[in-house]
Amino acid sequence: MASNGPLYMGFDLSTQQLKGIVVDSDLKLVHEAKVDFDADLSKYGIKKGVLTNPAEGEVFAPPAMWLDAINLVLDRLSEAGLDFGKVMGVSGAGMQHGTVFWNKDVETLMVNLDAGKPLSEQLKGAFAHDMSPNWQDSSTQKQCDAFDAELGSPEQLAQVTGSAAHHRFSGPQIMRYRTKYPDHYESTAHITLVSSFLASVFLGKIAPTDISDVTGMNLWDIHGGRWNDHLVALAAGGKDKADELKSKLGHVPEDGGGGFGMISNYFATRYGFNPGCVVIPNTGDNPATILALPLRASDAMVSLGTSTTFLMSTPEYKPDPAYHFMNHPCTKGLYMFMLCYKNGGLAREQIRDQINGDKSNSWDKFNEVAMSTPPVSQKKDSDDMRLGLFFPLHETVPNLSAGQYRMSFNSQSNALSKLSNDFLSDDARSIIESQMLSLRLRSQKLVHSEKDPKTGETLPPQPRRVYLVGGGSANPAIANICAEVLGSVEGIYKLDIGGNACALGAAYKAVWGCERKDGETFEDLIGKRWDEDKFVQKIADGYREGTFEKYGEAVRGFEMMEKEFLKREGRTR
Ligand SMILES: Nc1ncnc2c1ncn2[C@@H]1O[C@H](COP(=O)(O)OP(=O)(O)O)[C@@H](O)[C@H]1O
Ligand SMILES: O=C(CO)[C@@H](O)[C@H](O)COP(=O)(O)O
Repeated sequence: MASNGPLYMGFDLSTQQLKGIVVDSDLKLVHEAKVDFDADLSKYGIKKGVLTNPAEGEVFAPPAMWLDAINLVLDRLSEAGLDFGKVMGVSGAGMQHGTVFWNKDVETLMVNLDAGKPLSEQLKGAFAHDMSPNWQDSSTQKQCDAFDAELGSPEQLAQVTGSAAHHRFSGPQIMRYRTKYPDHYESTAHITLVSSFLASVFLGKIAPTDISDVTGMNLWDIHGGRWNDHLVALAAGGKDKADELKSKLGHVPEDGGGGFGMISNYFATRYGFNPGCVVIPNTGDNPATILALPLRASDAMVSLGTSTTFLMSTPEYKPDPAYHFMNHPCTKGLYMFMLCYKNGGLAREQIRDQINGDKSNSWDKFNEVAMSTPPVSQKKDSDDMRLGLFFPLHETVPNLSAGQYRMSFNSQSNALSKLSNDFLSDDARSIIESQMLSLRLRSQKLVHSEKDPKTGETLPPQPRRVYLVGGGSANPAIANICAEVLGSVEGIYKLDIGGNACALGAAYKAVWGCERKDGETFEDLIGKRWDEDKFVQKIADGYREGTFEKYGEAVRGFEMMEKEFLKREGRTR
């Protein structure tokens, strides 16, 4: 559909795909396109978007593949009829925590790009290391222990940086990279996150790090608004090396909407982008997701992508080693609360495939079984509750090894008992319950009591609305079980463009960055242009009296079960 006014573009460079979306000033969708790494770029030998070295717990991806994906997604938008000349702003989102290591030649190579040739061919000499560690990597336990100890405790590290040490965070990853590949570290002139990688390519020079994404590194002092000297020195290998690392990391502007400059000539010439098109700071995929709607303080978003994430925007800063606080990408004084699980979509697919007994990839049987199995597999209230944990990958919260864990819980006696660890079709319901129980357990301090809008009765603490986004938001069984476990006063909602929420949030950020008036916040500008009736859809009722309370008891058993399995691995969290 043609739009006469300016257009804005948002990208989502995630684990398995690069998505591009174009909206107009009224936030209406104009075009969208995507590149699937496994399907379109299999020449890189990746599976589900990544390469692995299981012996060391390493997971990584080649940035050269993402360069090919940028050309391909723009080709697809061009084929779809996008008039690039109308695009006045570009922003993007990158999967969080991944780092890209560039050498000193990068900016010369970027300035001299030939618009007739693909990016990867011309920038292959720009990397100091040809792989980027991925958020699923778990190779940095030793470095995490050092980070947790550096400021005194994991609690103190969380207080300063928003998070305790996590395997995937850039600080521990850079520390390991420096010791595993000293020559590559030496020749690294710039370190970008995946978000600033994307911004750099569009800008044609190294872009600064984003104010929100920088808080996913374990290196940034959130309240001080600067790199933490002790943590940078730890990653760099000594106090005397800290300045050198700071210069590789570059500076971090406070304003998430301040343009970095015009799009590079390469894109103006090759695709016909308007030469006045501004590159707005790119952020992390999770911060971008909360920008896909004007999120209120008690609303929650559950992103059901490769990872499962739970996101809230809040003025309260209550860090804890079990979760993350990050700077809000646009509004100073707001924070993003985040829970993140490695075992999201792929774990659910594994159970789906066991139920199907084939590789049809159909969700029909899984959904049918999930909906016909009673909550926690109880036929009557006095039965034990069936609980499980389903981790094809080593999980972060809790820090448990890969495997499937099952137990039964008696809520009257508070006793956990051993349960056969064999697959049962009940697992379709159990895996969704398990993921939602973990979200409820860990977000309970952030939700408050609200009044039921129909009866006026005060309801137990729960989110006001839950918005589902990401690939799994298309699934009605997940939506229903989410409502049963998490509740929500106004119900469960899905964004019209929910499969692309992250790219959409990035496009809205570009609109805000380019069209805001002096002092106009993201929430004000997007709130005014947001059309609730057109953009969101209610997909399930929320709070269900009786069932919500039953799951409240299950949360108790779930927490005990996690502690029991952690104890068996000699850990407390
Ligand atoms: N109907 C569905 N039911 C459940 N999960 C689904 C459905 N459709 C897609 N998915 C899941 O969505 C995931 C991809 O989501 P997406 O948000 O696009 O991922 P990412 O951004 O991490 O690449 C896949 O792992 C797939 O399991
Ligand atoms: O590690 C995190 C957040 O801390 C992940 O959420 C990644 O950001 C990847 O997200 P998807 O590829 O699943 O969108």
